[in-house]
Amino acid sequence: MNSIADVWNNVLQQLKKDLSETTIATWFDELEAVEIQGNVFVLYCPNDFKKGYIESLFLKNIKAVLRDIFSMDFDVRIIGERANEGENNRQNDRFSTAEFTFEAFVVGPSNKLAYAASLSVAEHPAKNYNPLLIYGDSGLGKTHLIYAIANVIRKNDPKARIAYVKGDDLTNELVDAIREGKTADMREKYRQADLLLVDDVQFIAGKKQTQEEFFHTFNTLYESGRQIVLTSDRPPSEMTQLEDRLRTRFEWGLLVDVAPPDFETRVAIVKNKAAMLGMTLPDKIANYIAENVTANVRQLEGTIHKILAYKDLLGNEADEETVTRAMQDILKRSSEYIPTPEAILEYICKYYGLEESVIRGQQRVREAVQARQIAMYLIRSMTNSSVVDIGKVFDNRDHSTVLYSIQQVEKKMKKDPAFAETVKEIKTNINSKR
Ligand SMILES: Nc1ncnc2c1ncn2[C@@H]1O[C@H](COP(=O)(O)OP(=O)(O)OP(=O)(O)O)[C@@H](O)[C@H]1O
Repeated sequence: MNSIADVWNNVLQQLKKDLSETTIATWFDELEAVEIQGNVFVLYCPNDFKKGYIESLFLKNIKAVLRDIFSMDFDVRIIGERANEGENNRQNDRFSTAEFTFEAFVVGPSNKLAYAASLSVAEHPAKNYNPLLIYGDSGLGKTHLIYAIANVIRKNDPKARIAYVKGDDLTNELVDAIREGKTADMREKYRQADLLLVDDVQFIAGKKQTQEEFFHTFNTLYESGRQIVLTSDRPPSEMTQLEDRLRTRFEWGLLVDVAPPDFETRVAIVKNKAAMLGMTLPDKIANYIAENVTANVRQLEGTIHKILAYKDLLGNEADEETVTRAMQDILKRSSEYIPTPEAILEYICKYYGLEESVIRGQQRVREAVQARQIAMYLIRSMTNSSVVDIGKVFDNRDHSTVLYSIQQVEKKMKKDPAFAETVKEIKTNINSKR
């Protein structure tokens, strides 16, 4: 036995004594041995989910096998990124995995327009829809679709320069670039891309310098016929702090939304995700999951992962009891994650010592106005409610009034740190109550 790869193969063979072949095939397939540093055995896993899972469940098995082989104790460290491997490489890996392709995307009425538009952009970049902006709530497949676009473009042209960035990282990157005097490098990176993907672009709204930079990047790419694809949690018309010149540009191409999938699509997603993990779920169970997990696809996926974990660890088949158990955590976590508008209102009433009818109603006294505006702002930012729905909660106010109120809070939070602290505190308290 000489190379690190041989050692690792040997470890995998020995692991078969304790773990099933399916477990090893499912969880260890992306692991690679990197090196041995002293008594630390270093592994690499590009998939964060699998990495976390192995760390919490299988490290002890790996250590035991290493002890058997070498007659000494090893620590095992799993890294998610190799030395000298930058963000670009990691993203390129993702662009080329089978996980985020058009083939792996289940199409239904809630996402068929977004799917068709993305496919069209992938096949004819910068020809039909430029920019393409996909918007919708979290976990509904926006990132999946932009990775799928990158995947096709990369396949069709392996030399295509693809730049992917998240809206919030763009600001951090710019701050770092300015500090290190490397803004020119940053500009070059984005302005030379053949395909620019910006995930969660709403985060650049309100960031003056990021918007300025992005405006010029956008123009450069657009004018030289390169494709831009953006995702966000809301349409540009609802990005209250976005500069108008960017808003109009975001609307130049095509805006498509993704909505939560209907029952049939959820069933298809459940079956599809299970099949990708080597499991076949009986119809009854797939239907049961789809009936109960309704908010987003990420939760459906989480449920399948849990069922698989139970199957591995406990040998339980996916019966209703196991599935209920797997769903419980996920549903609990999600209800912890998204408060209802009523819960937010209730807390704000307590905080300001006001009657709910006063906050919902039309009174113009200063404190009622402030509490009402904060309530609207928090409902928008903490729940999935649209401005139209929020208007309904507040005595059927028009959506433009809601937007105006949200803008007022955002402006005041910027100008007045004490006010920003108050809003933050209310938010934290609402979160911790759940
Ligand atoms: N229609 C679908 N078919 C198959 N998988 C899907 C579908 N929609 C979403 N998914 C899966 O659900 C998970 C979450 O999707 P994704 O990350 O694309 O959501 P998102 O809309 O970008 O959310 P966020 O705004 O939080 O980033 C991914 O693993 C993705 O593969």
